[in-house]
Amino acid sequence: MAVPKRKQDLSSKPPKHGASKRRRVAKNESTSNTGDRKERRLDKLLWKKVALPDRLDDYEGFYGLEEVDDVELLRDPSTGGIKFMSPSGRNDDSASEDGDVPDGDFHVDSEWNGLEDDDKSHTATVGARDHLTEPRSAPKAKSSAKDAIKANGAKDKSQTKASAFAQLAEHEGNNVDFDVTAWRSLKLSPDTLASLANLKFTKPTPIQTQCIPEILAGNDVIGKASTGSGKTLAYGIPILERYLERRSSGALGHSHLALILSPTRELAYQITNHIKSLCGSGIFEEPRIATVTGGLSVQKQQRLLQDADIVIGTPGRLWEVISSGHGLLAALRNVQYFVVDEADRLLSEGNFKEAEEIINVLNSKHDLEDTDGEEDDDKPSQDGQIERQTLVFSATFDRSLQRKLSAKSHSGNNILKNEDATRYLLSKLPFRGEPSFVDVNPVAQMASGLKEGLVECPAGTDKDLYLYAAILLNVNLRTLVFTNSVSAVRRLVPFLQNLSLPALALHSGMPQKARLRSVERFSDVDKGSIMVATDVAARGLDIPNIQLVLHYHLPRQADMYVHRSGRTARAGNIGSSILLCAPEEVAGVRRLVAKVHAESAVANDDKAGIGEAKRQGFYIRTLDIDRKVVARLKLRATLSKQIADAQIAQEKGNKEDSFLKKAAEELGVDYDSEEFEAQGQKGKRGRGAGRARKEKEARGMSKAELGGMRAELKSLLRERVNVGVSEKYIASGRVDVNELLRQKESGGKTGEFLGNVGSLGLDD
Ligand SMILES: Nc1ncnc2c1ncn2[C@@H]1O[C@H](COP(=O)(O)OP(=O)(O)OP(=O)(O)O)[C@@H](O)[C@H]1O
Repeated sequence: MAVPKRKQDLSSKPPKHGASKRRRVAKNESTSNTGDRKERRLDKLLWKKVALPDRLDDYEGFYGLEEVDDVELLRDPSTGGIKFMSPSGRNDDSASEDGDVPDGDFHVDSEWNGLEDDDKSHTATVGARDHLTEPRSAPKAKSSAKDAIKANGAKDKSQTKASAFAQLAEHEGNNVDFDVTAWRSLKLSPDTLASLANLKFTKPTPIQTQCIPEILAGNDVIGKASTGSGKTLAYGIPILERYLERRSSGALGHSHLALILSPTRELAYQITNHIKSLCGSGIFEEPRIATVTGGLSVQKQQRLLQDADIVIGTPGRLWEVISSGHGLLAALRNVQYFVVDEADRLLSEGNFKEAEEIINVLNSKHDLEDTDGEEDDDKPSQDGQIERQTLVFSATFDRSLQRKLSAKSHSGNNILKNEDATRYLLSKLPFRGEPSFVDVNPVAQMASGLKEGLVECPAGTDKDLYLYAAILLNVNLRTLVFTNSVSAVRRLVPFLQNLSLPALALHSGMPQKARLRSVERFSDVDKGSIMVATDVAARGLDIPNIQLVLHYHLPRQADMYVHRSGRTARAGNIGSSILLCAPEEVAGVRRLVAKVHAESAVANDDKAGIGEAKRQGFYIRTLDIDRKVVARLKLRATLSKQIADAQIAQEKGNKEDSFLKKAAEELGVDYDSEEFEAQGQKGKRGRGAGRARKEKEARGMSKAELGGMRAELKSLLRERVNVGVSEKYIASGRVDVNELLRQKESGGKTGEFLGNVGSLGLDD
């Protein structure tokens, strides 16, 4: 690596990032730091002018500077300064010896502090690429590089330092923490490699290996890979590459670089964070990202959007914001990458209307004149074709579409000629031609570390009780419970909380801030370990270490089973997905799960006639929960349910009352809640009337009654529940750790204690 000494001419065109770009590395790579080295003054090293390249647009940032090879940097622990060590007889000026630094007091921190580290004895070899010892940990490296950028301000200088760090990070082939050599074949820039090193992502996932080159080559891509397999960075990394390219050619700010559509707000924020963490290594200026979702101020989002490099949003709010004027529509037309994440959901459900409006804007013709008369790579090409890439990702695609797509990828047919296969995605999305279809795991949509099972809740028993039992039997696991309705979430959260379980809610009826707070708290290891959610949490959410997914309600569609279950067993981890169902639902559930497992296999194998066989292949097991144990939990569950119902009914009653009181006041009439209720009940029969009666009873429960029930529940939760022949106990809603320890001390087996999936038979 070369150490730049003086800038001589940086006035010409700035360095251009690209695949052809050569990196300035050590000329002498074989010299180790074991040979005789002497400390030299910086100005006594053997500096050489960097030769002028043949083509000016191909120079790489060091041209016009001076460089020096094979110099080791040594941090002086006493002064904190850096010493320059070069081999004896090399890198010396002719009169070098008398130029040796007399007292090791030569500080260069102000010139280059990219190696700053708490470890003052840290050394790095400059010029010997195989001997680089890099900043020891990502965070330290990150802050020092960031500080360097901040301190120096100037873009070119920060680039030089950034490149220095990036190369250091890249060369960490010898350092297990930072080994990013597995990424090399993707030909990413040093800055991106440094960012990946910073994230400690040692190698690309299969979807990344296959999609990144396709996208970098300029193709439109449809990418399919199982849940949790790294699809976000499969498009995030090429976007970063393009951003770095634009940045170094000074083309930032002309138009948005990327527009990413997400079906849910949470996913939009997650994509934002994911891309931010990729770009947040601190070695380059981060792209500006505008996250445009409902629940936040439209005006603020308009402002953010105006100068964003990357726009990430849910279609509804995004359309509201961009269609409100301010030239935002026009700016979006020039977007370089249009990404549709969770495409099948986004394009098939209620989102589609606004998504379609946005797509129409992208498809629409517009004035192609370059007003400033300058050539700009990022503007539409001369022939009127907008050079925008469309990238579409999901873990699931509509089966027949998928079948056609994968058939195409084998046969090489022109997919655009196949009307059936293109009937939806391809007709709607602004692909420029034939997109590349990348399906990295055609035989399995489910993550390989996922175990599946079902729990049969016997007829006539309360499902809430079984949910409670299933959670207790898995109590130390971070658990995501899926329901099909907002009201079920509202009911189950207090039900579990009353049982001393740390339950959180997530549903679309919650204010945006509360939704984000819930996800944040659930993600936090020390806080809530149970989240009860609607399918708003089913797609894309990447919460670390979810170990168990419980389907309280059966998913409505097969693909939803895939996505819900995909919240666990992510990024190569293991996890379990358990469906709670009534006896009459078991057969349907088996079919649904078998269908999911067969789906892609069928797509692949139908030609060979073995698809049907595979369709029959997967048989989801029934997991036994000891009914005696469930029976012992019944009283607690019943009490908790009654308390929860009373809480909800009273809250609802209060809200209704205050709303009606206000309405009555405005109308100038008297409000009598009893009379109003009686009117409302007139004509109601059957279940509706029964529910209303129960609600009324719950609402009418006095404080004393409620208090009594709470006290009773509290004392029940203190009691241990014997769970069978072995000495296992459930205490206050949690595993009784003291009992566990007592067993251990007295030589009892600990592994058989309640609280893991094995107890439901999934470990067989
Ligand atoms: N190359 C990599 N090495 C290690 N971990 C990675 C790598 N790429 C991504 N990850 C991590 O894997 C996890 C899952 O990634 P991501 O959320 O992109 O999955 P996905 O395929 O989009 O899942 P879903 O289909 O559920 O949306 C994330 O925590 C991410 O940080």
